[in-house]
Amino acid sequence: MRLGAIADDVTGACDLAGRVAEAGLPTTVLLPAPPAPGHPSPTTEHHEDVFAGGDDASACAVVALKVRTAPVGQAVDEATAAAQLLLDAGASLLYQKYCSTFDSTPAGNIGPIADALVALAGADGTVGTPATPGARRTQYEGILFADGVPLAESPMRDHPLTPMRDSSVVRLLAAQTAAPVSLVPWEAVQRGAAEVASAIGAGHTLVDALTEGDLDVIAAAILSAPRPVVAAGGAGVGTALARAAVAASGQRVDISRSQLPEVPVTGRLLLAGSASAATRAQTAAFAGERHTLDPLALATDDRALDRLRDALAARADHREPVLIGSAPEVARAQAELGAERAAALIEGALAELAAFAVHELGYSHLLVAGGETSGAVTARLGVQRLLVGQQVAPGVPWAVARSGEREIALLLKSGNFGGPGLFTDAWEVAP
Ligand SMILES: Nc1ncnc2c1ncn2[C@@H]1O[C@H](COP(=O)(O)OP(=O)(O)OP(=O)(O)O)[C@@H](O)[C@H]1O
Ligand SMILES: O=C(O)[C@@H](O)C(=O)CO
Repeated sequence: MRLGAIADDVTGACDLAGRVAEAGLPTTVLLPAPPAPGHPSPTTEHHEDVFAGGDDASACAVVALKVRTAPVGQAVDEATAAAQLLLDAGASLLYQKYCSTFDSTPAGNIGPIADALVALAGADGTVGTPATPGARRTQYEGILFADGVPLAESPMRDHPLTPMRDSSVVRLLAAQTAAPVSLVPWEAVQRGAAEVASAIGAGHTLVDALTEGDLDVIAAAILSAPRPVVAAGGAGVGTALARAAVAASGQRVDISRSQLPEVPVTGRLLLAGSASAATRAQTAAFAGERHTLDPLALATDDRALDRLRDALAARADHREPVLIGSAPEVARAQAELGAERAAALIEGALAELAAFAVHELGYSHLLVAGGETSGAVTARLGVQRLLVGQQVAPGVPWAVARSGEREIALLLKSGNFGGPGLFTDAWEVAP
């Protein structure tokens, strides 16, 4: 199987790639250049060798986009270009990777991207689920649970960009597409892959899942579906598809032996633009030097960013991790600046600080929290490909990347992933 995944943000891409690689399938993450003025589609020509592992081997390639909250037209264009790249490279199954908390707005972009991929692949519809039990996301009767509580009662209720106020993924998706949306309930999953495959209709099928075993049933149903489908979901279904591919080929690549190139430590920087509960806990538990990025200060004080650059440059030991995090108070900045401008100011400043640290101060290791934030940072650093290594926590792998002439280690962490000690412990297993 050649699994060609399109992820709507870069931490989602790393989440999927880290788990799929750990399941034993060779995996690459590609980051197309962001759209340039007059050229709305991402440039992808520079990506040769899209699938790792040789021409006949089973493999996975994940294209990391930054389209979760982009205008619908742009999101569809970029996802279509990415899917075309994957199909041209020989993908046998397309995978739409969205967030395990179904992050989106009523306009999209999960539904519009799903419709576009189905049309491009000549498929009947999408089949999948956001459920990712390894991240404590489950789906029952079409209701998505995060850490055991319905989505709309979880901290995702107050996400700065995609507040999730409904827990029914069936309703959420139906609001974003004209195609039919149907549910395969958990009881049908218990009866096995043939039952699930026979329940797949035209349009988008969401399947309940509580366990990895349920995901294996869904993967088997996708692979035996009577008509071509696009697979879709959080990282859970993708990982189950990887397990199925490895079992079928008998070829398991051991990620612990596929060493990443070693990156000598010359500086360690944590950039946290995520306001998610896990990132807040990690920030609270971090005992080292820290600085706060206040969007209101960035909007009104030209020197605010320079002061942070100066503080970084003045550090006595760059190898001691330093944290620059967005202010915890979201509502005030959004009321005064608007959500989009506040986010753009923070993302822009963190991206500038990443470039300053890497290219002016020679920093080697960056840990970035948050998908939007990571997308802004990798775009500013001109990162085009990630070599994915071992996971620090489920869905959180270290990676090695090239930025200009520099080889750097990057850990791009989904906002809600990792335990409280991650900002301190992650360095111990860094490449
Ligand atoms: N204090 C704040 N005020 C306004 N916006 C903020 C504030 N802190 C963070 N943000 C914005 O909120 C957004 C958080 O999204 P991001 O994707 O980076 O994190 P996340 O949603 O927690 O992570 P993930 O998408 O990986 O789950 C960013 O655009 C960031 O700039
Ligand atoms: O699925 C998830 O929760 C993550 O991979 C993600 O998409 C974070 O942005």
